[in-house]
Amino acid sequence: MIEASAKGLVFATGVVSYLIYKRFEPSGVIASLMLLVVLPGVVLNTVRGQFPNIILAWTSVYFGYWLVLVSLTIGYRLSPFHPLALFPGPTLCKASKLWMVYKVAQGGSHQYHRALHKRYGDVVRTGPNELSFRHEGAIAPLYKDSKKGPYYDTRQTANVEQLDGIKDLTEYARRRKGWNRGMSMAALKGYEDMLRKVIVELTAALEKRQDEPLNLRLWLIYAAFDFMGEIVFTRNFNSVKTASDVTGMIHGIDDASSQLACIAQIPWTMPFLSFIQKVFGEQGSWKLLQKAATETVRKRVEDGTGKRDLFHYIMDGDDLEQVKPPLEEVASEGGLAIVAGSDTTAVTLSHVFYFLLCHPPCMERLHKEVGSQYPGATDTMSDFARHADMPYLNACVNEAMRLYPAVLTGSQRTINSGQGGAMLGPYYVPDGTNASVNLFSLQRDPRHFYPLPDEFWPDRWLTQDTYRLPTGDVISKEELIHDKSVFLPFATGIRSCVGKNLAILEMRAVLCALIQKFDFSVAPGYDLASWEREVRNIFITACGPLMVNVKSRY
Ligand code: HEM
Repeated sequence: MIEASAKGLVFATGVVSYLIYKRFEPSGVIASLMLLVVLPGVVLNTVRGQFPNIILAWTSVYFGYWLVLVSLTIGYRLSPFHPLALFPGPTLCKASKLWMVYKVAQGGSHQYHRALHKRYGDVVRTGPNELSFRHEGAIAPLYKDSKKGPYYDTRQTANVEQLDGIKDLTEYARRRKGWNRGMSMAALKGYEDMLRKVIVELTAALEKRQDEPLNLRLWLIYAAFDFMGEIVFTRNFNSVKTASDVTGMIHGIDDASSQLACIAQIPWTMPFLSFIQKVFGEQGSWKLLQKAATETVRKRVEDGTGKRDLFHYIMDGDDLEQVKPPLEEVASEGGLAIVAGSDTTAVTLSHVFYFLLCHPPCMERLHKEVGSQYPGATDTMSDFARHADMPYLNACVNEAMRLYPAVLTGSQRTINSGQGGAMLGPYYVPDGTNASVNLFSLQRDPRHFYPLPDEFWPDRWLTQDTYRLPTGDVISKEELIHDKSVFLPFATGIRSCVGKNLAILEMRAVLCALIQKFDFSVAPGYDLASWEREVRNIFITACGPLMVNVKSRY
């Protein structure tokens, strides 16, 4: 018979441990080992004599201790005493982030978030300490100067924080300088020839494959990836030329992002995973990605700083700063540029093509606009600035990004501590709460985009007195709701996308060149509707194939 004193000791230690977790939130490997393993071990040693055998002693003490800890944690999260108790949401979300890990692993977390907003309203408790907003009032207070949330704790390359993971704003400002220079108008002008080179390679490659169905999604990734190789490191990855993932990085990014998206839901596991990696060595796609990025950086450094690529600006090749950034830092930023700049543009372009294939009249109208700007086979890249003056082209890109922003569920921020909380629109949100504005829900909200909020209808972006709907009905501009203030595919505030202008330059140019050159049709046997079904939110967006046939127009 186990004595009451043993049960009491296990219970009391579990309570103490819970209070320590609640007050100090320790997440390091040592602290966690002490609290989760050593402390119950000490209890076990004390009460061991009260158990008939060691196995029963072990299981009773450890299981009992952990049960107390977990029950108190979940009990508090679900209780009316929790600071977020008044916010609605599913019990599983309130109890633990593990539910969201499951949803993210399934891929459709953007759909899940949207369904939650439809059910619970403009604010939903999506985690024990996390809120999701579908309210325009949350945008300015949240993104103006709040810190990045724990979601970004995963943003490290070889122990150096990447730009997008830095929480300290002074350090962030120092690191962003080089990026800003590398994305200035003058720098972008310098990248135009590199973009032209890749687009010429892409059109040539597609032209050669006119007799076979091809996965346009893949070709767009190859091109975006090659382009980033050119502008970041002055290196052609040759993915388009070889029609393959030569470096293995494209596959690595997808794999690593799938894993990171889950881990980022429970970033406190990071120290354990890093510890395991240190002990057993890095595995799989992580290792591959890291190795390929390091190798690329090494080659770029060997080549010197004469080339005015993004690497040049980030490593302060113009000697504008008193102290040059350390190489590991520059290498980490180079890796980030490749990841952040390739998949985002490629997936957005894929969405544009998907929607154009779904709406042949839109494809034809875009083709007409390109033809009117560049008759016949006139070079669409003779002046990149002209793309900005093509309303329908830009409407198509914007409309695709409205329906499928590349970062589907928006960026997480933490309400700065010590300021007594914040008002996010009409909602008071306590200090330390993690929150994000859910773009996939907000940008499809009929209160902000109407009519056809869920449909691809580029006309809404055009300035007109009347609008003809696809049904043939006509509405006046007064009937149109078009609230650009909630259109945030590149985020907003000080931490918004540094590559926005480059991305827009690239997407317009690729689209213009391909639409001018080719007729696109859905490949026989390919189920176009599968495209949207296979969109997965892994922070960046993962997609299935987009199978098309191309036919040269001239
Ligand atoms: C359609 C294309 C793109 C979209 C929709 C997009 C979207 C975004 C968004 C929403 C963020 C904020 C993420 C957050 O707060 O977590 C972001 C950040 C970032 N993007 Fe982009 N992006 C695109 C293309 C690019 C390109 C071409 C680059 C060039 C390298 C780039 C580089 C970055 C970087 C470095 C950050 C981190 C900025 C920071 O934390 O200061 N992006 N992007």
